[in-house]
Amino acid sequence: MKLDKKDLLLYGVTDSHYLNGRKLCELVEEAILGGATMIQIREKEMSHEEFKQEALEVQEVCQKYHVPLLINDDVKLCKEIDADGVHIGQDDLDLKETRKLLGEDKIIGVSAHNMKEAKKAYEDGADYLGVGAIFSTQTKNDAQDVSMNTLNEICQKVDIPVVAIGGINQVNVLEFMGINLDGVAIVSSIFGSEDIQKASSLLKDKIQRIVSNKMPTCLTIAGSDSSGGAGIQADLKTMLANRVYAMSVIAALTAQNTTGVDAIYDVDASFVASQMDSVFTDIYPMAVKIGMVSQKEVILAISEKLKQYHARNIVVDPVMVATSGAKLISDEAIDTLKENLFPLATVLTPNIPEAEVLSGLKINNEKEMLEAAKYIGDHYHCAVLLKGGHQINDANDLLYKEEKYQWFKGKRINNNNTHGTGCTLSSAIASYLARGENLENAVKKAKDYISGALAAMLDLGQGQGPMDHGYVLDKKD
Ligand SMILES: Cc1ncc(COP(=O)(O)OP(=O)(O)O)c(N)n1
Ligand SMILES: Cc1ncsc1CCOP(=O)(O)O
Ligand SMILES: [Mg+2]
Repeated sequence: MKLDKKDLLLYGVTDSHYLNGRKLCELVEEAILGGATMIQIREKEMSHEEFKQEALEVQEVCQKYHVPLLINDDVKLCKEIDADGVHIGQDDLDLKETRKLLGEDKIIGVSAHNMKEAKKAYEDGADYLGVGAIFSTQTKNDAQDVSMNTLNEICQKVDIPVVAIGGINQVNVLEFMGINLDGVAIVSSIFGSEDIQKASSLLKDKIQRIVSNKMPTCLTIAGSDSSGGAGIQADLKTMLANRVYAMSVIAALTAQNTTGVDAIYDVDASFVASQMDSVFTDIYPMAVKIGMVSQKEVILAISEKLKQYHARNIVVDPVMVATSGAKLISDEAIDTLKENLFPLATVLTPNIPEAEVLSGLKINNEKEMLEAAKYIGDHYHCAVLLKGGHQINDANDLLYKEEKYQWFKGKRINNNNTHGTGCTLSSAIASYLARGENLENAVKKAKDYISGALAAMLDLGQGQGPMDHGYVLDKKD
């Protein structure tokens, strides 16, 4: 039997510790009835004879439902009972030897923990890769940790199907949103569940949506701007214009318009946390933009939830200082941002006054921009996009990432209606990160987008007006 990659979608791996008086083949039947698309019999503590007996019983069930059965480790047993294939690890029989013994018709899956192992397995003729442990697991004592980034890179660069394995459950399975994998291999969240059929069915539904989803997803955590030019409203418009699915967690409400902020209504930290739970446990965001958050408790709640859900591609716009130079948030909140939120960021996007506060350095020219960006990036272990302007240059932004600098030259656009430019730039960067662009390309595309929004010369309100976030839609007329 040759592998159909759809069979990898929900790959159930057995463990007879969960038998509880039942037979292994009965548990496997429940998993298949719930939607398991492939089974691996993996029993580390059985004699060869016991393993063979169990494998034959499980094989009968798998054949009844036309679900492929693979044997863990034991290549000879696979041949002996004519199973559909084997799964071997880096310490098991060599892949080329295994292929020689089993021939071209059997499925051979190989474990990989890094790009080197993945490429070698591909070159030596593996049919699929099992990559993990992605999350922590009790099932395999000697499991090696594999990061989501490594999994993502393997999925992008190695041209055979990939399943993730290790600690995958009903909640964290959503974290695979945006990773181009073919399925998940699971032991305990299937066979350790009270209702194996129901657990399998729920997992199958989730992984099916993730594997077939083509729409990037993006979340903004920020304040609402009633006049729609900045904050949550600008972020949602920007994300839509840049073709991602946009979600929002409202961290504060403002009564404001183009002439200023009239009132602020804070949102409880616990309600911010609830909103994040609602989003992350249903539609997992592939990037997160964080805008103005001014309450210590709210910042702490956001940081905790970002860690709990292993959020990735986090763009933090550290809104702390108004263009006039006035501080917008308390020193206590700035300290909480620095300690708790910045270390989680992929990139920070300060303007010149904010970079001065964060670095403690005065910035009067481009050389001092380089020094401040380096100080902030090295201090918080993230990339920094230090936005120009403010009398230093037209709109040349500096990206500092891993000891390297890159300037992004901006076109001077004679438009005083710049309400919400910071929100717009950071949410456009988040959109492109969600679309899978690297940071450099995301910044370039975000700058192009904002230049277009300014150049559209929208002129609304009696103060500093908003930009035309939807200018890209005009191209469709
Ligand atoms: C689908 C899948 N992926 C990885 C493994 C792990 O195999 P291995 O590294 O050989 O470890 P053991 O399972 O033998 O302990 C797997 N079994 N299945
Ligand atoms: C076999 C294996 N290989 C890497 S992690 C793992 C165990 C997976 O089990 P669980 O799904 O219970 O974490
Ligand atoms: Mg093995």
